[in-house]
Amino acid sequence: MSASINTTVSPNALIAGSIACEPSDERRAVHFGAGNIGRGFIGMLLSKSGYEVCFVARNETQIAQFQKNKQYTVIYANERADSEVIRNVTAIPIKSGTDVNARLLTADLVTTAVGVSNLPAVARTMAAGIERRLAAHDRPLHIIACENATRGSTMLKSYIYEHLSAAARSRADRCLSFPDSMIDRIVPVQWNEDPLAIRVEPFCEWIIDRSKLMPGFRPIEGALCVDRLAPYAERKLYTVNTGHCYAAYLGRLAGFSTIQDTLREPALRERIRLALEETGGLLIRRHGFDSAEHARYIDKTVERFANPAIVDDVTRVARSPLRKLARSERLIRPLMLAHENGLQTPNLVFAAAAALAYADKGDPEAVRMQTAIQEEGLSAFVTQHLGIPFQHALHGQLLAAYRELRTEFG
Ligand SMILES: NC(=O)c1ccc[n+]([C@@H]2O[C@H](COP(=O)([O-])OP(=O)(O)OC[C@H]3O[C@@H](n4cnc5c(N)ncnc54)[C@H](O)[C@@H]3O)[C@@H](O)[C@H]2O)c1
Ligand SMILES: O=P(O)(O)OC[C@@H](O)[C@@H](O)[C@H](O)[C@H](O)CO
Repeated sequence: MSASINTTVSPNALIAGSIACEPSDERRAVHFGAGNIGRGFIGMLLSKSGYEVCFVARNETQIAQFQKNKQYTVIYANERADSEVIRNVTAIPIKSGTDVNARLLTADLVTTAVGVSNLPAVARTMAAGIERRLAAHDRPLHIIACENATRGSTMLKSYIYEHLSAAARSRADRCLSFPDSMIDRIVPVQWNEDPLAIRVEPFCEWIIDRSKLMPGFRPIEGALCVDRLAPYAERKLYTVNTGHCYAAYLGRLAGFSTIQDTLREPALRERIRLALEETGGLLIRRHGFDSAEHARYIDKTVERFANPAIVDDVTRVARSPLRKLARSERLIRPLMLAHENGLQTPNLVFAAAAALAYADKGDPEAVRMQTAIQEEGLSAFVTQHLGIPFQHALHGQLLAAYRELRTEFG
């Protein structure tokens, strides 16, 4: 692994390293999920790369608007509020199996941005169309999950395969490919007069596993294809997402309702930075990143969280705490890895403890977590859900940090 990786992917640059294809013919993309990232990032880059983009969506107002206008506006959260019109887009409802099947029959690329927990449901719908497609022809099809999860496309593949016949599975092995990818752009929940308009931070990164690309893949403007995805994926998850959720959980404890207000508090900002220095130590050890470059990556990440042109609710960034506290995720995985490597992580322990303290009646996972902690006790919850046994050094550290937070914030 090179000690240096590209940290700034320009959304306007056609990135070298993608597999070449004929640039003139239009390609068809089907994107599941017309939410914040679907419209604010994936649909936008696909359209700009010469794909006709068909969103498979649930919101009927949005679908009608897409079908009527065939375009929407992306506004950048910068001083000038620059904007771009994204053209050649439409939408169909996910509940219309006939429409979804017809789109999947002719698609060159399928993407998702629906949330990891919705992938099984989306896979069931996709599988019906893919079964028909594979019976009709064997043109190559790339399927890329654009979710906050390591190996999201691989996960989606296994969900889809559960619904395919044996014959279709064997054909799928030959002509479908599921490149894993990592995406990064902060797109808050928002209410705009125009139901399709979307406001996004200017920064973005989309990194795709090149080893899974088949010949003929249309390069995606602004996406970088790499031979080894793991360093990029871990760097993002254990910096951007670890720091982001710590900001949300700390912010909630301190009584703030947005990430930006939380970051305005110097003491809280410093605690977030310290946790990122700890994950940084781990990332540098695991992937050989240049330490000065990684320090700049942390600085930039914290600045992105604080962007005054964005209002990002704590509830969005904190959402689904059970998912975020899973062993493979942004808090517990770096904690465990750091521990195995003999690295001290007092601040990261506080980040996980702050997640355990998160309560929100509007978030079903937060409600389930608080009910379980109340009924079983924190120690049992840490053992069972986080998979950290009583004897493990981190178990006691987490309980102690949780008590300290409770005392500090009441
Ligand atoms: N918003 C961000 O800043 C951001 C950044 C990077 C990654 N992500 C990831 O992108 C994914 C999407 O996040 P988001 O913020 O856009 O969420 P969102 O809630 O704005 O969008 C998700 C969309 O998926 C749709 N959806 C859910 N289940 C569906 C189904 N069964 N069929 C059709 N549509 C369905 C929802 O209706 C919604 O429009 C998540 O995995 C998230 O972690 C988000
Ligand atoms: O989408 P989640 O719930 O996994 O995480 C919430 C935010 O941290 C996340 O959406 C970030 O804004 C995003 O990952 C930035 O690229």
